[in-house]
Amino acid sequence: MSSYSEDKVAGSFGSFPKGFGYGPDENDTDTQASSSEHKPRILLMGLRRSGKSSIQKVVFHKVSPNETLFLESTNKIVKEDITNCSFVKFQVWDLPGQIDFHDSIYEECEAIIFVIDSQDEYMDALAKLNATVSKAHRINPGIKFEVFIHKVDGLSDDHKIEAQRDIHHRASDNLAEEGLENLHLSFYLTSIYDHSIFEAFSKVVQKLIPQLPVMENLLNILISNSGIEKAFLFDVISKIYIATDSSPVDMQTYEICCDMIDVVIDMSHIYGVKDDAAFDTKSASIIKLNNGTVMYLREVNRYLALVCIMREDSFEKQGVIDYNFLCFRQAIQDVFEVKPCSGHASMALTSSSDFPQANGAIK
Ligand SMILES: Nc1nc2c(ncn2[C@@H]2O[C@H](COP(=O)(O)OP(=O)(O)OP(=O)(O)O)[C@@H](O)[C@H]2O)c(=O)[nH]1
Repeated sequence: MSSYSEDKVAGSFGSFPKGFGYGPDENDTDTQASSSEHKPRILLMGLRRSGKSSIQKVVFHKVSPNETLFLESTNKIVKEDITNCSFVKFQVWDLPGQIDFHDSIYEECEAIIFVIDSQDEYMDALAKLNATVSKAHRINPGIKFEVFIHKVDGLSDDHKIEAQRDIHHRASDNLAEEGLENLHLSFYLTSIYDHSIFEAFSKVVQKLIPQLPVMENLLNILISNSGIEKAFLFDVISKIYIATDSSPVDMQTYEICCDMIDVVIDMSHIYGVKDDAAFDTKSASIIKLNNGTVMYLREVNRYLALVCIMREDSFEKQGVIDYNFLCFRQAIQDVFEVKPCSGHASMALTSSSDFPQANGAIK
């Protein structure tokens, strides 16, 4: 599996001038320099040792959390280009803590993730958050502010809630003093030691996808017509989910779906015919759990997978589900004008051609 390019600015973002780019882009190499200025950008900010580089490594490089223990302090901006392996194209810039940046850094930026170490004294971090938010908002009022209350693995459940309440309260008070009481900050409890960091990143990325309501709606239609309980549309490599149906997300369900993707990728790498790609459009996987639940994964394209959870008896109508899935996939491709994937990928755990023929329309 190839990794994300670091310190590199490349690619284009298709027909979405202020939004995200989608899908494989054949012209990446031609447009590297020219498009670099326009790539939607998320800034990772916060004090030193708050965990910014660790977040970037764990989410986008598959580094295991323990390996971040001895990461060296970042002393220059590390630009991560989420383009080559991902459906959603954007940049994440990891900014060294405690450095004041030139105003222009906020001009082209879509969102700021401000990381606060919840295991440390956070008054300095709150002061820095306040200064950053008021400055960035003044320069670019369109920026979204996302606060990661990070390293919560070290806190008890009560402490987590208390930390969130306290930080929220103080941050809002500080902004109100600056006359910015209407500015919205979103707060997330995160840790690299569980899936919370992936979930939080998913929500940040989703806010920046203009087509999110359409995707949510398509997922709602799919699940209600197929007897599915929950469905996620995953960016396979990062395990960020770029959309889900409108029923609430339960952390355990999300975790088990992430695990399924890991299993499928690992199996593809072991048994796949090519070693650089895990999927093709016929790839699918079915996992039956011992509690009467079935998990079903289907590839939407080289970068995206649909992962669904349903009761075993609903899966008896697999033909209907497969037919509905094909309609769903077509609709997603229409929404994003995704080019069909090149089809050179490796293994299909279960080929869609093995599925019973779906006869008739959606139930
Ligand atoms: N317990 C715990 N430790 C974490 C978590 N995230 C990061 N860390 C640890 O925090 C320390 C600092 O992490 P870095 O990623 O280097 O922090 P940074 O914000 O990039 O620091 P600078 O580069 O100095 O700005 C490392 O030892 C990480 O292992 C987390 O979720 N939980």
